[in-house]
Amino acid sequence: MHNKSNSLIELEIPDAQVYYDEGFFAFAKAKQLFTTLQEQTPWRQNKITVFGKTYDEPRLTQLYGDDQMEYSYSGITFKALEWSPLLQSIKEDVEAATGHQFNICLVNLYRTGADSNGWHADNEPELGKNPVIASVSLGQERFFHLRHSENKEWRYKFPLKNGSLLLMAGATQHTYKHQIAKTKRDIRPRINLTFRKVVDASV
Ligand SMILES: O=C(O)CCC(=O)C(=O)O
Ligand SMILES: [Fe+2]
Repeated sequence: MHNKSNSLIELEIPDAQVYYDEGFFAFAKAKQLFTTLQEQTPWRQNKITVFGKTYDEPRLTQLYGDDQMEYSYSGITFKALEWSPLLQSIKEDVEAATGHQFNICLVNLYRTGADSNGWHADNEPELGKNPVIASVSLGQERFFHLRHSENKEWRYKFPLKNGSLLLMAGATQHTYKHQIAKTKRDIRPRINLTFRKVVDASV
């Protein structure tokens, strides 16, 4: 990794490249970003089809990116909205901290503990061979789970703090799956921004 930040530290996860900065945005700044994004984002409720049945995706989302770029996952195709000045500035902060450039950002809103993001890897072909994904967390702390695809003993779980930055790189999207699990705890909403780089929009 081209690490320009002193605060991103590599986590000890075998067969993966995962970096974390717990205090990427200070608490007050993170709080302000959360409030503005919650109010200003035109949230979408997508439908997902699993084994022929259609459900509401268990969170709200939106996609921002360069030049009306398109991005698909789980059969959902988005056309990216133009970067808002706020997201553009967050993107620049994330690029400066990671040394990577990004051209799309998927925004997730987890309204309650019933909202979640099931086990998956972000390995869509348009993200290239080894996708680099930078993930900013705002608001309610939620647990991030990682599990290795082959070695069942390699399972990790840690809280993503308000204002934190997580970076996944190298083979991580091939070797591990990740999730945000549901919880029965009565909790507040969380916003997550995942910055990605589409390398070939025609794939
Ligand atoms: O909410 C998170 O921290 C993870 C989001 C995620 O994995 C995704 O959008 O692909
Ligand atoms: Fe993901």
